[in-house]
Amino acid sequence: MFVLVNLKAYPCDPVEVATAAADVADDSGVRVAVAPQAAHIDAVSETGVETWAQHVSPNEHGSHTGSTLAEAVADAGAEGTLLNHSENRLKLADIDASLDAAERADLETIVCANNPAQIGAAAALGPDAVAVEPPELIGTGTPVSSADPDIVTAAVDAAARVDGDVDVLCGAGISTGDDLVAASDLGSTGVLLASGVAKADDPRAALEDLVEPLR
Ligand SMILES: O=C(CO)COP(=O)(O)O
Repeated sequence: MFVLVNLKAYPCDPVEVATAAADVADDSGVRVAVAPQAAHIDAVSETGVETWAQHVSPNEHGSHTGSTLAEAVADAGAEGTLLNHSENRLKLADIDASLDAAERADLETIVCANNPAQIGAAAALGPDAVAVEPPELIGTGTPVSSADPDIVTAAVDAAARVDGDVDVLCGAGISTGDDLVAASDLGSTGVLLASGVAKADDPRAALEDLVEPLR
């Protein structure tokens, strides 16, 4: 299972979380990555943790003020990028162009989607993975794997119908090892989570609890 911790714009210490995530990944052998704010990618990748961008813009080098250039996040140490997060939705054409940008910069890609129909459309664009995250469960602490298991299995089916090589993650409300096991049992190959770690009093303990069943 792949555990990707999205720090969003939460007021946590990204280096503290990243250091804990790097240690937990080393100790457990579980693939754990952290997606900080773009401005923190350099510092986070310095900890040795697998580092992801939260977004890259669809544009190339050029006159694009305010963009998040794929090449720049890769230079800063990112190995992959989320696209089309529910909190940063893109037009279909922009997802496609951002995937091209990520490919140019050699970044791995996960396209987020709200439901299985969108998962099918996202998978058709050829990312490495897709992630289903029902927006109404994001940040609630109620795990998608128990609150809406059918959406996960339907997302896995939808992606498989389009492209069997596209991995499917799930996210929203995931915070414990039990949630991770439930997500795996539903056919997902990873989880995308945020508040369970970024807002935890002890992010290291939260990460250790998450990977415990996989040790
Ligand atoms: O949006 C999410 C991860 O990208 C999920 O957020 P929570 O883990 O806070 O529900």
